[in-house]
Amino acid sequence: MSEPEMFDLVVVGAGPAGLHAALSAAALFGKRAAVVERDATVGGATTVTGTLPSKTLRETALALSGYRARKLYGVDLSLRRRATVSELLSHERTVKAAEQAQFRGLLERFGVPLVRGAATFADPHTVRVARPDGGETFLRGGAVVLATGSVPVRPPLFPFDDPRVHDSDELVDLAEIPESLAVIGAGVIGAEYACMFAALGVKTTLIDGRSKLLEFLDPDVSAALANAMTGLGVEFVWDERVTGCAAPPGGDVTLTLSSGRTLAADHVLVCAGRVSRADELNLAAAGVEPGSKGRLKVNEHFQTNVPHVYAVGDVIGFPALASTSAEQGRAAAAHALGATGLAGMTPLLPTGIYTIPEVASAGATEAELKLKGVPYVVGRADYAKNPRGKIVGDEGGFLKLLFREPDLALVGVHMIGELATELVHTGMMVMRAGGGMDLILNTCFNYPTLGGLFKQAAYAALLARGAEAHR
Ligand SMILES: Cc1cc2nc3c(=O)[nH]c(=O)nc-3n(C[C@H](O)[C@H](O)[C@H](O)COP(=O)(O)OP(=O)(O)OC[C@H]3O[C@@H](n4cnc5c(N)ncnc54)[C@H](O)[C@@H]3O)c2cc1C
Ligand SMILES: NC(=O)c1ccc[n+]([C@@H]2O[C@H](COP(=O)([O-])OP(=O)(O)OC[C@H]3O[C@@H](n4cnc5c(N)ncnc54)[C@H](O)[C@@H]3O)[C@@H](O)[C@H]2O)c1
Repeated sequence: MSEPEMFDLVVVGAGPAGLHAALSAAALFGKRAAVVERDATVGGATTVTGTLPSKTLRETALALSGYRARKLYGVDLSLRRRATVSELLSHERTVKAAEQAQFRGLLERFGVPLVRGAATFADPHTVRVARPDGGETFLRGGAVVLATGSVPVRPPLFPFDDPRVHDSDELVDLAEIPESLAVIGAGVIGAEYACMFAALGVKTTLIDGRSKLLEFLDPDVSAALANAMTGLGVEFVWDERVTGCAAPPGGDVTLTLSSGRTLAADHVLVCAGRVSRADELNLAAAGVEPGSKGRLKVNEHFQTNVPHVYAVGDVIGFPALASTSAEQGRAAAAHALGATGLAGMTPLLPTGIYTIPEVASAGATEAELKLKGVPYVVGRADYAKNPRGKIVGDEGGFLKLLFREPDLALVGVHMIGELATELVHTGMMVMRAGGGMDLILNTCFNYPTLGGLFKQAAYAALLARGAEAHR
């Protein structure tokens, strides 16, 4: 082994978890950190294949399809032509490149070397990097953060070498916009992509072995989303698992479902979950024990069973989001480097799903409150009764606030509609501040805004329990 270079923190993986760990170490805590990245690009699933590409494609699809204008004027103002794949992908490529350049710039500015190659443990403090040129680099860290993320599950029944059969990572290299698409898996990724293709006018079928859309959502929100997606043209096939997939040259791709039914489509997109590849890290050399399904088990400080080896982001599993991965990276770096003031994680994590329309939530659901026996009152505000909602033409969106009885603290926010993933933060900050009904009612919101939905929902809750009782 050549003489290793010494760092306070060695980070493996340059996705949001790893980048935030390394940049926090260098920029916030003034320590020496290095990041190892296997790919030629930085940003991981968030920037390269997942979050940003899918959200940018969604925005482009909405623009190209004239979706918002169509709803606004009640007449079809869509461009009345099929979008080309280069139109669809060009904005995505620009956004992606700009985000990557920004991260590379930050690494440079804060003196964090980006070491290209696949990392494995050589010993508990040393990471061996197999460089693309065939050479090796050794990095020794006082602490090591594993942020190696996840990759799509590729069930063997799908012939992924056929150019018409995609996983969600490959979708960003799409060569044509298909006439019809079968999406397997109605999880978050499948639901988001199904909406996007349906908005582009692609005949879209969404198939899942389960019987309901995104069951973790508030049931009213889930039902409203299923309704809106059906209106957009998504055909749902529930309670059916795909058991076979044939992709003959020159013919349609044909799926066989568990009932025996067959279904043909031009292209197939498999969104059957994501899996960690931590088993490739030679964990035994560091004494790190893998958890179930290849994920790494950590404590509340993101330490594995080896205290100076941390793991963050998708590699530790739920909630496996870009947002939470970045927070975990910062918290782990802070703990590893003794900056305990920034080593905590907020207990309140928002959810934002970029279906069409968007859905978002933070805090407790009604089911959770019922299970815990917490009394609550619901306030609901509809976009259709909000002046800005009318202006933007969102007829189906709504916000539901859950206030705990009797103190009327806000304990849950659930919404569907235009900008829901942004608006949810208002409720989340009220909850973070320990506020509730009074804080919302005593706040002046711009008019006309969708933010005003919070006031409308608070009034609705107040009316629901009787104004007398509150005063
Ligand atoms: C289609 C899609 C849409 C999504 N949309 C959202 C969304 O809207 N909002 C949201 O919050 N989240 C979203 N996510 C989830 C989000 O992308 C992930 O939770 C997030 O990227 C995880 O970050 P990470 O840093 O843990 O891992 P990753 O982003 O997976 O990055 C891990 C990095 O580690 C590198 N690596 C792996 N092994 C090694 C090794 N041995 N040596 C060196 N480098 C290695 C990989 O090349 C990769 O660059 C989406 C995901 C997908 C797939
Ligand atoms: N906006 C967001 O926050 C966002 C967006 C996209 C992805 N993500 C993250 O990405 C991760 C992965 O998402 P995902 O949607 O791929 O996984 P998932 O596990 O949520 O959903 C996979 C679905 O595929 C179905 N399925 C699997 N095999 C099947 C088969 N043969 N036939 C029929 N149905 C089948 C399963 O029943 C399941 O519902 C999640 O952890 C999520 O947090 C988040």
